[in-house]
Amino acid sequence: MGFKHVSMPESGEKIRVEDDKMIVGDEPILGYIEGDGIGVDITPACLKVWDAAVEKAYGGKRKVHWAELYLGEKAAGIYDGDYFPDETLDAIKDLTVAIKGPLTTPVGEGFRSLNVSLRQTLDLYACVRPVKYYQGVPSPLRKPDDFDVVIFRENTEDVYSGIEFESGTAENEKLAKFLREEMGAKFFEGAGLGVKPISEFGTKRLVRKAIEYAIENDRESVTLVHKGNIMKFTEGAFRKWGYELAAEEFGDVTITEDELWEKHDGKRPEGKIVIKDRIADIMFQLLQLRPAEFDVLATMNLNGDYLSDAAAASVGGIGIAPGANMADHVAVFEATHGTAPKYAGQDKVNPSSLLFSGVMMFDYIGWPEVGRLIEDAFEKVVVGGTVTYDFARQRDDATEVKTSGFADALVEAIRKA
Ligand SMILES: NC(=O)C1=CN([C@@H]2O[C@H](COP(=O)(O)OP(=O)(O)OC[C@H]3O[C@@H](n4cnc5c(N)ncnc54)[C@H](OP(=O)(O)O)[C@@H]3O)[C@@H](O)[C@H]2O)C=CC1
Ligand SMILES: O=C(O)CCC(=O)C(=O)O
Ligand SMILES: [Mg+2]
Repeated sequence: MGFKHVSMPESGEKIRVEDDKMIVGDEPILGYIEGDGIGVDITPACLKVWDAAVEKAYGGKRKVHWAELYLGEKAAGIYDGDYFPDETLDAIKDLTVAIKGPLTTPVGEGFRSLNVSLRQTLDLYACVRPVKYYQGVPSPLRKPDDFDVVIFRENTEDVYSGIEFESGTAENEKLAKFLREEMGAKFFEGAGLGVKPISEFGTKRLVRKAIEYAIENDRESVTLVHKGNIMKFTEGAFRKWGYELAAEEFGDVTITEDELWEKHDGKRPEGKIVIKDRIADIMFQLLQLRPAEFDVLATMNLNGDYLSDAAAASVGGIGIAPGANMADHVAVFEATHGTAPKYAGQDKVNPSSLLFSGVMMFDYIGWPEVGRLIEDAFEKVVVGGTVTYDFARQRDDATEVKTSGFADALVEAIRKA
């Protein structure tokens, strides 16, 4: 494949997919996108740590060859104002695995989210965001160890998908007239209008991925999170289709919460995954007060966006919570947080959200030793009191270091491991 600005490393081999299986050599080429804002700080820091962990884990037998790809402001500088170049998308499809820093989206005007466009264009339909506690991390919870959930957020539908019509435009007026005159809808004059598509197809493939994850990772429950009491035919339908999918495709390994109480006195039968649901607003309270009751969560795009930041806050904040956007054979790993523009270029913020997204990526390609080394080093360094500003302001006993200083401390801990 000929690229204009992407330079593929001269050595290394692309990850291939054959018969539904991923084939990863000892020297794979992985794509990375630096990202806007604090991307310049966290991405180089993480590359250093990932390389050190690979070197330590495999003593030179395995190595990553990184290919820099461009999206966002850096892409616009290189591709003549194009923030979303086709060849970046082609390269991600070709490599099948990439990791990205955050990308800027203007509020209330300007272009639509590049993150959402990326997810939709590559049909990365599941946003997977694990949230768990690491020793030494400041948490507002009394028992932060209880927190270990994985949020599966539908990534292509919902009000998030950008079907909206600005007040005062001809399209808005046309739709408003149709809704009022033909559908009997009532709303204030001049209201901005958005559409919330939630499909059976989109719901079922997301819930399928969540249940498959629960099976593979020995998890006890999958909770469908929705506001179906109010939005009956979108969020309510998500709940209905979620239960349907569980019964149709995983009836032998799942049990509903109702069945659990009716037939098993609330005691989970060995090997069964409990499928339950909670209304979205109470879920925010439950995750703070009784996190031990939850395991895998499956929800729609907007709920998942809100819930993943709130969950992250319970175990150290979005500076630490990782994520992945996944299709069946393409995955783009990314930090949960945004570009934090006020800190951009200051070498200040916590690189751990992107770092742990990399841990997810190494697990995904079947190199789990890398992730375990990074997690151990992280706990050692943080428990030892070397932290970035976000943890330092919550811990009197810690010393604040820069992003690069934190990465150096991790590299040292990895080399000594
Ligand atoms: N996936 C993506 O690419 C995402 C992109 N965005 C985009 O990012 C831009 C800014 O969005 P905004 O809502 O301000 O959200 P951000 O996540 O960029 O920042 C909000 C606050 O979170 C804290 N924070 C963020 N990252 C870190 C980090 N690495 N370490 C420590 N603390 C951190 C900071 O808190 P404090 O001020 O308390 O120090 C920061 O001010 C927008 O354009 C938005 O669209 C947003 C989310 C995801
Ligand atoms: O695309 C954006 O700018 C924001 C996306 C976001 O908040 C997220 O994916 O968590
Ligand atoms: Mg978000």
